[in-house]
Amino acid sequence: MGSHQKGERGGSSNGSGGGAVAVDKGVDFAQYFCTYAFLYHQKEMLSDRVRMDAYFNAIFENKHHFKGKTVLDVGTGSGILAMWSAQAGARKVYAVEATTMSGHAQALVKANNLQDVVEVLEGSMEDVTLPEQVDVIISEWMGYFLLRESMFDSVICARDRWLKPGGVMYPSHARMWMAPIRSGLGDQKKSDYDGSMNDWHAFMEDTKEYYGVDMSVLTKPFSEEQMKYYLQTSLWQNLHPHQVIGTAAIIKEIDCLTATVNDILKVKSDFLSSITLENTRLCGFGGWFDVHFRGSKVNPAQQEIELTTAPSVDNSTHWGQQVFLLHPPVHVSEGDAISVSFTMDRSKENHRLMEVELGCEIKQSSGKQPPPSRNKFYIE
Ligand SMILES: C[S@@+](CC[C@H](N)C(=O)[O-])C[C@H]1O[C@@H](n2cnc3c(N)ncnc32)[C@H](O)[C@@H]1O
Repeated sequence: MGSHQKGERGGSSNGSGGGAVAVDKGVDFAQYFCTYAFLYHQKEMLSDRVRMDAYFNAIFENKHHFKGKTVLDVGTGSGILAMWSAQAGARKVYAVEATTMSGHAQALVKANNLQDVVEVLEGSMEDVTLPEQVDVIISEWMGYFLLRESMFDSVICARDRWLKPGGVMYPSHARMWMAPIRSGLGDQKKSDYDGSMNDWHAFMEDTKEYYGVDMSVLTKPFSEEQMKYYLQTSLWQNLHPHQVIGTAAIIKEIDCLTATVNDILKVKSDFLSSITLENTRLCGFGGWFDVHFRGSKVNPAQQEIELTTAPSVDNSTHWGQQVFLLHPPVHVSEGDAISVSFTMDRSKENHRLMEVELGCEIKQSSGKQPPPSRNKFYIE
C-alpha cells in the first residue's frame, strides 16, 4: 500500500442485513486485511486531523450517548475510538479487531488505564460473540469514495446482531458526492499511455528482428491492459476547490441505522450538473463523501458533527477524492448542462474493489451538443 492507500480491511462472509456476500476468508485476509496489522498504517489514519477531530468531537460533545452506556467499536485498530468512548464515560466498551493490531490496542488500553472498561477482542466482527447487546456502535469503516473496502457490511452485521432497539450509530449517516472537474492529470495519463504503446511497437520490431517472433497478435490485449492502467483506473487526488467547475450532486445517501447490504451493493444515480466557470475544460469527475454524527430520531445528538472529504485547501484528508478522467477533455463554459449517469458495482473478482460506469452528455448553452461518452473505470 502506498502512502495514500487506505489499507485493506478484513472480514469474512457476513450473515445479515440482506444480500450477504460470500467471501473466501483466507484470500480476503491476504489481499486486504493484512495491511491493517501494521502500525505505520494505523498511524496514517491517526494522523488525519480532520478524521480525528470529527470523531473526537462527535464523542466528547455528545457524552450523553456514552455516559454509563455499553459501546461496540467495530474494527478498533489501535483502539482509539474505544478509548475515547471509555474516557467519555462508557460503562463497558467491546473493541473488536480482526488483525493482530488487537495486541497493540490492548497495550494502549492498559497504558492509559482503561482496562476495566475496554475489552479488546481479536476476531472478525462476523464471528465474535458478545455477552450483551450495546447502546452504541462506533466504527470508522469508510474507504475511498466511501464504499471501497466494503467494510460497512461488517458494521451492518454487528448492528443487526448487537445493537439494542433504540441504540445509536456513530456515524449515523453517510453521503456520496460527485462534481465535474478540471485537471492536468488527464493529459499526463494520456501521454503515459501513448509512451507505453510507442515502446510496445519498438519492442515488437526488435523481437521480430533479433529473435524471429512476431508479437503483433498481442498488440490489442497489451493496449487494453495499458488503457485500463493509465486511462480507466480512478485516481486518488487532493483536488483544490478551484478545480471543481460545476455544481456538485449527492449520488447516494445512507442511513446507518437502517441500511442493508443490498442497499449498498450498487450505487446508481442519474444527475445534472451545471458548469459554473467561463471557458474551461471538463476533464472528468471528482467523487467524495461525508458522514454525519446525528444520533437517532429518538436519541438525537446534542451537537451534530460532520466529517467531510470534499476538496479543501486547509482540511484535506487521507481519503482525498476519487477522480474519473475523460479522454479527451471537452471545452465547456458557464451555464452548460451536463447530464451524468453513474453506476458503481463491486468487482466480481474482489468484493472490496469497485467498478464504475460513467455516461456523460453535455448540452452547451450555445445549443451545441458534443457526442455523448460512456466509460468504464476501476476503483482499485
Ligand atoms: C479504518 S481502520 C479504523 C481503525 C480505528 N477504529 C481508527 O479509527 O483509527 C478499520 C479497522 O477495522 C478492522 N476491521 C475491518 N473489518 C473488520 C471485521 N470484519 N472485523 C474486525 N475488524 C475489522 C481493520 O483491521 C482495521 O484495523
